[in-house]
Amino acid sequence: MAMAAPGQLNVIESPSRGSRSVDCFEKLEQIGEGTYGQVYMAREIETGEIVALKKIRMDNEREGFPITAIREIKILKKLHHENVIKLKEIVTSPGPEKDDQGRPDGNKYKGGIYMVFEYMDHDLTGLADRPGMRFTVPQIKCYMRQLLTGLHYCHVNQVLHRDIKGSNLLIDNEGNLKLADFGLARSFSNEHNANLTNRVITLWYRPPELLLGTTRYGPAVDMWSVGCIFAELLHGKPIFPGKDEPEQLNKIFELCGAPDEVNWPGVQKTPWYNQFKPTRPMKRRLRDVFRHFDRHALELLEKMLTLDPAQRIPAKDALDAEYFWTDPLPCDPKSLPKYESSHEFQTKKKRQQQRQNEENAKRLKMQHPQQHTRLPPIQQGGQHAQMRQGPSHSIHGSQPAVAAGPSHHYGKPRGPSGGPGRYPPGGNPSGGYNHPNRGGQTGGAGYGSGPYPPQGRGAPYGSSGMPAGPGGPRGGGGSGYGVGAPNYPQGGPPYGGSAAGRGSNMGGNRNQQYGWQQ
Ligand SMILES: Nc1ncnc2c1ncn2[C@@H]1O[C@H](COP(=O)(O)OP(=O)(O)OP(=O)(O)O)[C@@H](O)[C@H]1O
Repeated sequence: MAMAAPGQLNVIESPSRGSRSVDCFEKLEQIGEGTYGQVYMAREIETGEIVALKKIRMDNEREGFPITAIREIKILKKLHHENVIKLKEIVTSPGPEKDDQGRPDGNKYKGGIYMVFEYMDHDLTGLADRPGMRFTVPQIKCYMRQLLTGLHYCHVNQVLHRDIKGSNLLIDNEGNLKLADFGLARSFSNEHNANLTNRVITLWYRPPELLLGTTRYGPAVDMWSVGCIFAELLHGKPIFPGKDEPEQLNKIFELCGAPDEVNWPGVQKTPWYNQFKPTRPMKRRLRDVFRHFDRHALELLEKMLTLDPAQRIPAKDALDAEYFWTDPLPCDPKSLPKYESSHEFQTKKKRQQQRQNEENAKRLKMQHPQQHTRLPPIQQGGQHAQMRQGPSHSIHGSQPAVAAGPSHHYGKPRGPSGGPGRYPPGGNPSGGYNHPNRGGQTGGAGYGSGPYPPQGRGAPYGSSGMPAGPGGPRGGGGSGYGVGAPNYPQGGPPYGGSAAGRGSNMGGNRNQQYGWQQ
């Protein structure tokens, strides 16, 4: 059996044939936990090269090799572009998998299969979550241009990504941005408009045509997601944090207006239009809500967040937009600052640990409140003295600074002097960011990944049971575009109902803090 040379892509028909062993790599640390497997930072023993190993989850042996992995491998095999992640090879582990302590890891599959990728230092969500992170305009333009260039390449090669979101945009310390996670991607043909599933794209980034049940679609679905990311970069937090499909549509209509046969010819023929059509008139408010954005940014955003997919701007035209050709110009990726590695998985883990620490401290405080206040001064050393000072100086005070506790995510603006807050001051006429030549961080555009949206995978309609009953959009009950960031004009009452999605445990705090629900 021929074995692929190191670094040579050995993904021919059967990905496990002729592959090297995973033992050629030393796992360094886990950097991702996706729906379909863990991702590790690893070092190739022979060359010392740092790579990312994505383990293909084989939990359900009977279903065979996962279709998402097959798709991802097949598609990445044909895509070669500087803004698309490079799949280097496939490696296998021959025997039963072991966990870090050498115990069987419960995976019934006899061996493991890993995809070896070039290593990227950050994903956009993890990077944005760094304390005090504020992107400058040239930086946002630089990332957006690379995102569009990579996506244009995919579309020209007749590949739809179908899961564009911050954690799938990888960034290295040279400032390069690459599209990753092609597990939901698929080929399409311009000639043959096949029926495709509409159960794709993570909810917050899912376009209205998919939410209305369309199964014939094209590259425009990815462009909607790009618009959501763009607005998020400028605005400082996700703009459509719906908790289920009906609420997602409602949030879209609140901002982009209700669809009708004038602004979206044919919308009434979409499969679920009657269930989800707005029950009251809704005007497009994008220009009003985001009036503080730079004029060219707003112009481009309008074209991306166009309801009718046929009128939505394609990646190629977006690259020609004035926004990218007027001052301040996109910066050279190499000129961007280098940051310590940050992946969504790690920042999430740190946040969880921080929360746990705070809860422990609170619990301890509640268990012994009297005791502490009554302690005579001489006894107030060590832990007890620290506990009296509350969580921030508690026994956990020696914790390393967290990447982003809840207060980092949706933290209030921390003053105009460019503190660690990521929200630009409300009245900033430059749209909340700085001209790069003016230096400093004060004008950095905000970005916050927010809690984690429901995935575009699995059973996406689990929470709502969509399509909803004939009574129209369900859930939420609120009507306002209630995502009030500190510098964000409130459009109505916040949504009622509970926080949902992957990060509901985190969202709760923030929602209470700022009076909106996911
Ligand atoms: N090449 C890479 N270099 C560095 N980090 C990576 C790389 N590939 C993936 N990651 C990290 O692992 C995370 C999960 O990877 P990926 O999205 O490919 O897995 P997935 O199982 O499809 O995840 P999800 O279900 O979230 O879409 C990414 O968000 C990123 O932080």
